[in-house]
Order: sequence, then structure tokens, then C-alpha cells
Amino acid sequence: MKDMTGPDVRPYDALLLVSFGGPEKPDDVVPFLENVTRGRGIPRERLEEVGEHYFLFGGRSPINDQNREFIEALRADFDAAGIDLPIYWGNRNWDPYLADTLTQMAADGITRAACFVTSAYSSYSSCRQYRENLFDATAAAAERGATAPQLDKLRHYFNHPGFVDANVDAVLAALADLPDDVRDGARLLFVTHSVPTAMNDASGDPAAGGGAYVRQHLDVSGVITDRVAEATGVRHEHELVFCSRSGAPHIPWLEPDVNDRIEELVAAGDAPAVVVVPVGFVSDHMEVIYDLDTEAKETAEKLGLPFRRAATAGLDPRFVATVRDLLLERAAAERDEQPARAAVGATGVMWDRCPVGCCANARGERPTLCGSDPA
Ligand SMILES: CC1=C(CCC(=O)O)c2cc3nc(cc4[nH]c(cc5[nH]c(cc1n2)c(C)c5CCC(=O)O)c(CCC(=O)O)c4C)C(CCC(=O)O)=C3C
Ligand SMILES: [Fe+2]
Repeated sequence: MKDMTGPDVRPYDALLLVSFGGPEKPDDVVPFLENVTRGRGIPRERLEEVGEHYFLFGGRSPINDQNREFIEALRADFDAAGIDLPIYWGNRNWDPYLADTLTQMAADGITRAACFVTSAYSSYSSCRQYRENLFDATAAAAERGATAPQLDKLRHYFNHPGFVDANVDAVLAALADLPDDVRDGARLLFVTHSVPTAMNDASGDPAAGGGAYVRQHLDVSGVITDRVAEATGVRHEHELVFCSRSGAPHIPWLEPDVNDRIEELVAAGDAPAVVVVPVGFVSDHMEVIYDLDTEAKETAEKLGLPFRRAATAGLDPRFVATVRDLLLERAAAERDEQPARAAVGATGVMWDRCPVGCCANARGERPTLCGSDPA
């Protein structure tokens, strides 16, 4: 018998970390890119270019190691809180694949798991596609004779105080690292992954008019800027910019690109320095270490513009604890209790189950889990 009773996690008997996956060696890069872009209409040249980004880093994405470290940190956080739930991990695009993980969970006797997805915002790529993946992986497990656990996706957390606090401190640290004479004038460039404008238009609840992807980023960027102002006494100019544009050139994607914006700011004499804040990413993914730390940094350096990149939430203990908070909140809600739900900014607390038609798939409807769509 344990002498410590932890918090009530019923009805869950596991946590599942759901992520993107990435290559771990040069031979993985091409098959990984094929997995990512299957049926997505990405031009060959773009794939070769992105392949080069991975090869530049030895053919190894940072994302899997970051997930391993995140799970370790989460384990320690759960243990300290007296939560003995097992933690599993499955990816959309690389080993460990979700279907294999669900098969293993079934073999371990897991019946109901809460899913934490490593994308914080609403859009097809960052929300609904994962829900399709969970459906597909459940079906694949069934084909192997395994009954996958019932899965609940924890709510979007871009506006959870744990994620926001980590980002506020990261911006403060980046500002502090700038030379004194340019610090107060530094412009905050909040950066996220570009998506097709049509994907943004379809993001979030269609009954609310879509456009949630950009709106959520603008909300959280404003909150972070306000919090930085409270701490420093300076309200920095801030805006949302994008990285990692893909797709065919004639299809519109969200703009401006971070590099183009840096060039414009320098040409207009509008900023003595920039702090690039990768608020769209939860850890230092390839987009962060290549598109920002390599490419955007080079753009700024070439123009003589002082540049700092704020840290991602990563292993910040407040971000790690966010997972525990969301898990306990959802567990209580599933027990028909009314848990306290933390959120900052104008958007408010996000839903537990995605509304009908949320973050629609432009290529046609496919079955999903964790939403209110009719089966
Ligand atoms: C909104 C969004 C997030 C969420 C933000 C988040 O989760 O943090 C995200 C995450 C990620 N995207 C990643 C990698 C890639 N994404 C690609 C392609 C695409 N991403 C898109 C959007 C997003 N992507 C889109 C609309 C495409 C076009 C194809 C399509 O419509 O599906 C391609 C193919 C090449 C290319 O087209 O550029 C790659 C290699 C990695 C792994 C990084 C690593 O290895 O560290 C991660 C976490
Ligand atoms: Fe992506």
C-alpha cells in the first residue's frame, strides 16, 4: 500500500503524448518527408530544400529527443504530484507510430487515455489532422486484433498560463541579452508556422467564422507583450509573422515571412533590434533551429540588425505542469465535476471536444476522434 494518495485521475489509466515525429538519421529523411507530404501536393523542389535542412543537422530532427526529454520531465512532475499514470508516446509521421503505441497500450490493459498533442493551436495541421491520425491508428490497432483505449484529446493550451508564463520569461531573457542602447526599441516578432490562407479560414469552430489559427496567435502575442510591459515598463511594438511556407507558389499562404519582414523593417528604419518569439512552437523544432536560428538570423546579421531568438516553452517546469493541470481538469470534467479551468487573454477556455466541422480538411471529410462530428 502506498501511503500517499495522489489526485484523482479517474477515468484515465494513461497519458498519451501525441506528436509529429522526425527523422533520426540521414536514411530516414526521405521516407519521413514522404510520410509527411503523402497526398498533400507539395512540389518536389520544396521537398528537396527541406531535406537539405535536415541534412544540415546530420539527418536528425531535434523533435524526438525533445519528446523523450519532455516525457522524462513529465514523469518527474507526475511522480512529485503523486500521479502514477503510465505515459506513452506516439507520432503521426515517424517511429514510434501511433498505431504501434495504441497496440502496445491495449496489450498493457490500458482502457482510457488522455492525449496531449504537441501543437497548441487550432488548424487542420495542428488539430484535426491529429484527430484523423488517432482514428486511423485505432483502426489499425483493431486490424491487428487490439482494442485501442478510448482517447480524449486535452484542450488547446496556447492560452494556458503555464505556456504563456514560459514564453513571457523567454522574451524577457532575450530582451535582457540585447545591447542596452537598442533594447527598449526592440520589436517583438512573434513567429508561427505559415499555413495556406484557406487552412486559416477553416480553422476553429465554423459556427464562429473560422480564422482561429491567426486569432489565437494574435491573442497570445498581445498577452505576452502586455506582460513584458508590466515587467519592464516598455510596451514593445509587436506583430505576428510566419515561417516555413511550403506548397505551390500560386496557393496563398499566411504572410509576411519573417525574413521579408526583417528586410522591410531595416529598409524603413523601423526597428533598432528584433526579438523573434517562436510562439507557434512548443520546443525547438527544425523550423526553429533552421528557419529562425539559421536563416532569419543570417538575414538580420547581413543587415546589421541586432537579433535575439526567445526560447520555446520546451522543458520549462510551468509548461510541463500544464500537462498535469489539463489532465486533472479533464479527468474531473469527465467525472461530471466542475473543475477550475485556467486561461488568459480574450479567447477564453477552449473546448474539450472539437465542435462539428472544426478545422475542416480541405481535401474532404475523413473520420476523426475527439470531436462532436457525427460518426
Ligand atoms: C501548423 C503546422 C504545424 C504545427 C506547429 C507545431 O506542431 O509545432 C506543423 C508542425 C510541424 N511540421 C513539421 C515538419 C514538416 N511540415 C511540413 C509541411 C507542412 N506543415 C504545415 C503546417 C504545420 N506543421 C503545412 C500546412 C505543411 C504543408 C503540407 C501539408 O499541408 O500537410 C513538412 C514537409 C515539407 C514542407 O512542406 O515544408 C515537414 C518536414 C514538424 C517537424 C519539425 C522537426 O522535425 O523538428 C512539425 C512539428
Ligand atoms: Fe509542418
